Amino acid sequence: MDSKVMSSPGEIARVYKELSLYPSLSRADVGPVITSQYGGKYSNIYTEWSQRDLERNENVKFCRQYIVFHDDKSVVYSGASGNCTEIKGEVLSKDSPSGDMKAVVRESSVKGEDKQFLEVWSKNIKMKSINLSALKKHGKVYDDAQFGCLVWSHSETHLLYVAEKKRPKAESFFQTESPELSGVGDEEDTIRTGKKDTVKGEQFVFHEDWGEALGDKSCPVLCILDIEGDFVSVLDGLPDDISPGQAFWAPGDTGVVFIGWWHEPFRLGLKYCPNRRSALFYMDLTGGKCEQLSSGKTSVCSPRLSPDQCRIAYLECSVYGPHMQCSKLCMYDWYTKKTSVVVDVIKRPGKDGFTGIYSSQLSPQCWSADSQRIIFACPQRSRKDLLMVDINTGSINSLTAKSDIGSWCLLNIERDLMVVSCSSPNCPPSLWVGFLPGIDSQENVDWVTLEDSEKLQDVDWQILTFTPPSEDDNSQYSNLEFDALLIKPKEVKDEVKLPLIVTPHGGPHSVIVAEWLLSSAVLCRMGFAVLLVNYRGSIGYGEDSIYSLLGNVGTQDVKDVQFAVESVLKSGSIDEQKVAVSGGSHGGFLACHLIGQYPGFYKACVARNPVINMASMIGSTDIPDWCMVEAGFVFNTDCLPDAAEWEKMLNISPIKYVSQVKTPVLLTIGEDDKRVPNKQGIEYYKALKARQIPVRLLWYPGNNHSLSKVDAESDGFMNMVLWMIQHFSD
Ligand SMILES: CSCC[C@H](NC=O)C(=O)N[C@@H](CO)C(=O)O
Repeated sequence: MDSKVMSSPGEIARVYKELSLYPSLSRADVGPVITSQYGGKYSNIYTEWSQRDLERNENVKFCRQYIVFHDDKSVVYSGASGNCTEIKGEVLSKDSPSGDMKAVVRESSVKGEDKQFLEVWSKNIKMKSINLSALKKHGKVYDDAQFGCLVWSHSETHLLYVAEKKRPKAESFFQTESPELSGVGDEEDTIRTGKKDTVKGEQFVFHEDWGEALGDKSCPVLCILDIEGDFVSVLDGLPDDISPGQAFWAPGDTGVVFIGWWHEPFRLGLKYCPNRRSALFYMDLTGGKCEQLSSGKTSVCSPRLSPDQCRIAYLECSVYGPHMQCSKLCMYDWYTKKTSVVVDVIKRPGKDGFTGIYSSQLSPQCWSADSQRIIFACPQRSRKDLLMVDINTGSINSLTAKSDIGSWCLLNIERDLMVVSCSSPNCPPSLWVGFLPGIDSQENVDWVTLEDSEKLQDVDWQILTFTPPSEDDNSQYSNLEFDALLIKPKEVKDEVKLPLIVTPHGGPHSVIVAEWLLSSAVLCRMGFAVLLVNYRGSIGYGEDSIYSLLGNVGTQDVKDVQFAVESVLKSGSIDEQKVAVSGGSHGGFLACHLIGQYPGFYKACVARNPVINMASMIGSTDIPDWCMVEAGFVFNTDCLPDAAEWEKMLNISPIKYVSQVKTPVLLTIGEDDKRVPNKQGIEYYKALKARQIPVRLLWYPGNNHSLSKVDAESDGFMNMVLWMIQHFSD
């Protein structure tokens, strides 16, 4: 018997609207310990959340604070203090270590012009409001996770942040000047005009940027505000060929430590690509010397200073190769200047079940109070767990493996008080706190809820594990398993068969963990089953799995997805005539491959910014190395692909199978995508149209690769389901 899927656009939009109300957590800060007049100790927890506002077409950011009474080992009482407040205009903010002050970088419009201010608050007074735009020391302050930071010195007298380097104003050769401004002895006027900071002839010079979602980031500089002296300085003395970011104050405030990414011979996209050559640096502010602390042959990120200020922990992986890899956890000893590897790459998970580190960002604080352990959240197969590493032994313990929650995120840890958010496909994000047990303790964490969320009783999920059939085993990387997440409506009558939406993730070295996913929850409410496949090559399964896919994209990943789908169909609960496929980026590459390699199997296909032709994309994407590496070759900045390499890139691309496609295709394209340029979608659109295959292309101006602006995301979702429903009844 056919299931009844919700099909009225009004009703679908109502469900989407209802479920999009659940906010997600983006940040938590733990305040200092305060002793009340009755002797009780408490700390304030500041949290930031984000939520889609469909009416305003914005992702709104709001904060809520909580109070946690504790005895340094366990939570005695906790509760929210006050209601939520929307945050507007704040670019960055940070409380001082003592909690006495707060720094804010704010964007505000003055007489119709956008300006940036750096504010320092103390108690209920805004002590300083420095107009950074008027100072003209640098360009816009960076607020991204890649480079950006706002850090108080330990002494609370200085603030450190990253901004775009000041660029002289460029003007036309024919700009007329008032005589009092023009220079004297104007022989050199073609280069520099008499007006300070204005240059002629540079108006149309191309400036490289850091690629997808970092299009306004080109030359970052480190900036310091001397709070007392009201003085902003831009640090010089850094190597010319690196771009700095992720900075913090060195022990004793003697200088700053930061990551520098090499930008020569040219910049390569950084988003989702922690495999860029980079190193840890120390800029000594007492002697003005810049020292490189890591080898410079690898890629490093997320440096974190221990509470005793003796060590810096950071993540490291190799340069180029797969864009997401299994990382090492490394340690730099500030005093001995020695580097050690605390957790190495895991090629194959062992008996303890630990699959390796697959995070490219540690939480703002990640150390235990005794400076002996590091805590981080990390995908482990199809779940995200909280892991604790003992830095002396390298032993790893999962703090959450036994829980039935799908996914945990460490927002912060301070004096062993952990603030986490967790969710599952049927449970929106909730907020919890818990104390880390002592180093020798066998106790489990006693988690306390600060903000609960209600489970969707009508949605069910499970993780399925697959062993590829022997003919599809990878001889170089044999016996690898993979998983898929199956999310379904809960109460389905025995005789009812569900329509299925198959969704392989992008990357391909990425993973879908069992967390709250708005679109899957809405689809389930509508009456669909959703299959999210973590094919071989996904992260979270050991490094061998990642490497097994290099050179095999378009075959191994395609076969894994098809195998998972056919296995699920064998259960008999799915309507074989109502199977659709959707995916974004490399997931779109797979969706288009599947409809080409299994003609007619899928009744509808929806692809967001899909990779269609790797050979035509290599010259225009921000990450050309991706095309070479995924095709099984080595990338070199000064080498063009040879004819055989170009041929292979074409042969393994979905465009190669376009003549076999029978499935109607909906393409959703971001006009400003730097990763998979929109011409890829157009190339497929034309090829399908020429073959009279139903195709529709939705074009989203002002959107990049993720199509994540509120209207693009919601419109894309509505069009996706309506496209599927329409073609299920063809
Ligand atoms: C040159 S495009 C490569 C595909 C892309 N990989 C990395 O950025 C991709 O699939 N992206 C995923 C996220 O990893 C996406 O969903 O956009």
